Parts: sequence; C-alpha cells; structure tokens
Amino acid sequence: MDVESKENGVISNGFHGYKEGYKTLEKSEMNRRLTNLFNKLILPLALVGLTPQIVMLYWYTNVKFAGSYSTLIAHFRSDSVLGTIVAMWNELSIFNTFTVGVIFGYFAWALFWMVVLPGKEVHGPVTPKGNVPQYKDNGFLNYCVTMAGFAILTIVLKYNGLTPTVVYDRFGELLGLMNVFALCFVFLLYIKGITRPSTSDSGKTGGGFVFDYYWGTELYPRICGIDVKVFTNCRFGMTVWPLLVCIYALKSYEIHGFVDSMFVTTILQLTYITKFFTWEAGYMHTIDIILDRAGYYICWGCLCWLPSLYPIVSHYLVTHPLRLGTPLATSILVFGLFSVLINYLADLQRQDVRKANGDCLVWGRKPDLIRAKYRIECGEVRESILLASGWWGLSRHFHYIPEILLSFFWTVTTGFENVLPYTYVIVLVILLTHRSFRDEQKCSMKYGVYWQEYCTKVRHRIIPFLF
Ligand SMILES: NC(=O)C1=CN([C@@H]2O[C@H](COP(=O)(O)OP(=O)(O)OC[C@H]3O[C@@H](n4cnc5c(N)ncnc54)[C@H](OP(=O)(O)O)[C@@H]3O)[C@@H](O)[C@H]2O)C=CC1
Ligand SMILES: CC(C)CCC[C@@H](C)[C@H]1CC[C@H]2C3=CC=C4C[C@@H](O)CC[C@]4(C)[C@H]3CC[C@]12C
Repeated sequence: MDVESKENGVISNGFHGYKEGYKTLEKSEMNRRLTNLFNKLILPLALVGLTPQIVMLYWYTNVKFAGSYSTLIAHFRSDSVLGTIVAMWNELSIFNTFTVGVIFGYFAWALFWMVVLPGKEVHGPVTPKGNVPQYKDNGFLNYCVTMAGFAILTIVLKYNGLTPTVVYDRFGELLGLMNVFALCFVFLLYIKGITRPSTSDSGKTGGGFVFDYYWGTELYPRICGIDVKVFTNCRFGMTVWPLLVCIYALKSYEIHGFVDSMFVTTILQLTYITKFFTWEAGYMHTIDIILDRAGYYICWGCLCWLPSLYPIVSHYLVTHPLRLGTPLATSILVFGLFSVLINYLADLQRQDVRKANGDCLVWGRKPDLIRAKYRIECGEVRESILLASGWWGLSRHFHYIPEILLSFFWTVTTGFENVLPYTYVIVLVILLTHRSFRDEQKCSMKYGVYWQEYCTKVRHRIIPFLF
C-alpha cells in the first residue's frame, strides 16, 4: 500500500510534472517568439518610423514652441500628432540649391580630407570572421583642418556681408534633406551588404528585411576604399556636432552679444569633442565599430540623430540666453572639465594597459589583470587583458558616470525652465545603461569564465556599491 501510494504519488507527480513541464516549454517557446517579434520587428519598425519625426520635432519644438514640450503636447492635443507633423513638413522646402549645396558640399569636403590627410595605419580588433580592419588615424588632423576651414569660411563670408548662421536659420530644411538622404543611403548599404559585401563579416541576419535594414548587412562596408562607419560616425556626425555648436554660438553672439551660459556650454562640448578626436583610434575598438553593423541604427543615427540631439543645448540657448554670472559659470566650467578629464583617463587607462601588455603601473601599483582567452569563429584562440583595478576596479563601466555628469554640466547652463535641453542627458542615461548590458552580454559570450571572474572581482556595473 505504502509502495503503491508512493508509486502513485510518483506517477501522479511525474505526470503532473510532465504536464507542467510541457506547459512551461510551450510558454517559454511562446515568450521566445514574442521577444523575437518585438526585437526583430516591432522595435526596429517603431524606431525607423518614429525617430526621423522625433529629430524633426526637437528642432520644431525649439523654434516654434519656444523650446517647450508642454506647448508641443498642447499642440498635439488641439491639432493631433499627425496634423502637427504634417504641418511641420509642409512648412519646409527641403530640396533646394542651399540644402543640396550645404550637405553635398560638406560631404565632398569631408571625403576629400578623409582621403588626402596623412595618418598612422591602425588596426581594429579581429572580427568574428577573423578579419582585421585597417584604418588611417587622421581624425584629429581632419578635425583641426575642418575647424580651421570653418573659421576661414566665417571670415570670408563676413567680408561679403554673409554669415554661416544661415545654417541655424534653415536647419529644419537641412535636417529634412539629411533624413531623406540617410534613409535612402541606409537602403543602399542594405543592398550592398547582400550583393557586393566588402568583407566576409556580412550577409542577412535571418531576422527579416526590417531588422536587416535597421541593423545592417555589413560590419564595416567600404565604398571606393572609404570606410562607411568612419565617415558617418566620425567625419560626419562627430565633426558636424562642433560645427553646429560654433554656428549656434555665433548666432547667439549676433543676437545677444556675449552670453556666459553659451560660452560655458560651447567650451565644454568642444573640449569633449576634441578629446574624442585625440582618441579616435580607440573608438575603433568600441562596440559601435566592432559589433554594430552599418545599418539604420548607426548610420542614420550618426547622420541625423547625432546632429540634431547632441548640440541641442546650444540650439536651445540661441533663443533662451541665460546670464549665469562669473562664479556660477566658472564652477560649471571647472566641474565639466574635471568630468571630461576623468572620462578620458579611464578610457586611456585600459588602452595603455593593453598596449603595455600589462607591464605598467595603474595608480602607482601593479595592475590587477585577468588574461582572458577567447576563441574566434575559425577556432583560433586569442588572449586579451581585462583590467580589474584603477578606474576599471571601481565598477565595470565607471567611465559612464563622468560622461553623464559632463552632459549634465553643459546642460545645466540652460537653467531649469524647460525639459527640452535636458533631452540629451536623459537619452544618454538610457543609452549608456542599455549599452552596459549589451556590452556585458558581448563580453560574457566572448570571454566566458574570464568575464565571470572579472564580475566577481568588480561587482558593480556602473555605480560603485549601488548598481
Ligand atoms: N556620448 C555618447 O553618446 C556615448 C559616449 N560613449 C563614450 O565612448 C567611450 C567608449 O565607450 P564604451 O561604451 O566604453 O565602449 P567600449 O566598447 O570601448 O567598451 C567596452 C569594451 O571595452 C573592453 N573592456 C571592458 N571591460 C574592460 C576592462 N576591464 N579592461 C579592459 N578592457 C575592457 C571590452 O572590449 P574587448 O572586446 O576589447 O575586450 C568591451 O567590449 C566612453 O568614454 C563612453 O563614455 C559611449 C557611448 C555613447
Ligand atoms: C537610432 C537611434 C535611436 C540611436 C542612434 C544612436 C547612435 C547615433 C549613437 C549610439 C552610440 C553613440 C556613440 C557612442 C560612442 C561615442 C564615443 C564618444 O566619445 C563620442 C560620441 C560617440 C561617437 C556616440 C555617437 C552617437 C552614437 C553612435
């Protein structure tokens, strides 16, 4: 009886367990499908459909609704979202000699210098297919030449009674055309990756057209020897940003004369961008380059999202000048510069330790290193260093804190009247938090137990002792 009941129990439990297990399996399969549907279709479709309108709306809110999202929302209520967007586009004539001249003129300028300026040959990390991308490290020189060119152009225009601030006046038209161009360009990249890829790190992902358009079909496409991502991210996005910051500062000067808030934000943004270009070769080792393919996310992002969102504070300050006074302006400037320095030192530290193969000092001590082994697709085993001391021992992405603080400092110059200028800070917090997860997933897959060892040594992701 005992045995029977036990057996019954077992049978009954087993049967129950089987049924439950089957249900769980069905559920997890359904979850997997739903997640897949969301990640591969709904989210990319939403981003591709909405973000071009969103970047236009940043500009429109600034110029039409005095930089106030509440006024924009009130307008959405009275005129509908679609009505507002249609009205916005109807006000613009995006195809004209000015917009085509400025955009394609800048493309020609950037491509010319990208090709002719000298630079040391540097290499990106080996790709999953075993390719080692080569780059010409002429980013800083290109940045200097472009900024000098801009200064000369401004003087020449001034002598002819003209000003580059016409870019501010007609920014909506320029951004409109950039949007159209970038959407078509990304489509051409999609076709290129399938039909004429530059390297074996290419092809459809299996996620369908929408996902492939969004994500891209090639890791680092090259057109006539020109690296597309270096062009879109560095020679366009990151170079247009300082140009716009200067144009907006000039516009503010034309309207209001010297305003300290504009001065502080300009200095901080330009310092950050200059730092970026001194480290451009290091950028070739980041996930934007080694993981993200040349699709909508990166290419449209750097052609449209970056030029409209990243200089948003300067754009806003043109119509919202704020006089901070010397003590406040100086404090913000000092805190901001300190943040850039920390961010720079952290990036440099891991780069230097790897360059020296760990044979160096970190904060005056022998570094705590993990020599992590990983395997590339062809089976070959490689080794990389994970630094677990210095900035990289405080938390696994400590350098994001000064990055965010800096953006806060260059934004706080606008005061607290509107949320709009804080859009970049808010987006950056989301972007970097999401990026830390993406990056850690990549590292965990790449390094396995070695990454776990790092996570055990350095327990927090971004904020020491907290997160
Ligand atoms: N303003 C903006 O919009 C953004 C700015 N940034 C800034 O760009 C810079 C680079 O970005 P980041 O996200 O760091 O991108 P990275 O791709 O450079 O950082 C992550 C990579 O660094 C390597 N790594 C991770 N931990 C360690 C360690 N402990 N020791 C040595 N190497 C390590 C890994 O690469 P590997 O495979 O080589 O091991 C990892 O994939 C930062 O300054 C960041 O603040 C970043 C994103 C957005
Ligand atoms: C499709 C859009 C919703 C999102 C587009 C995002 C991209 C434009 C940005 C994603 C990551 C960003 C960057 C990463 C690292 C950088 C290094 C830093 O020192 C300067 C800025 C940047 C190049 C930055 C530029 C924008 C992104 C590529």
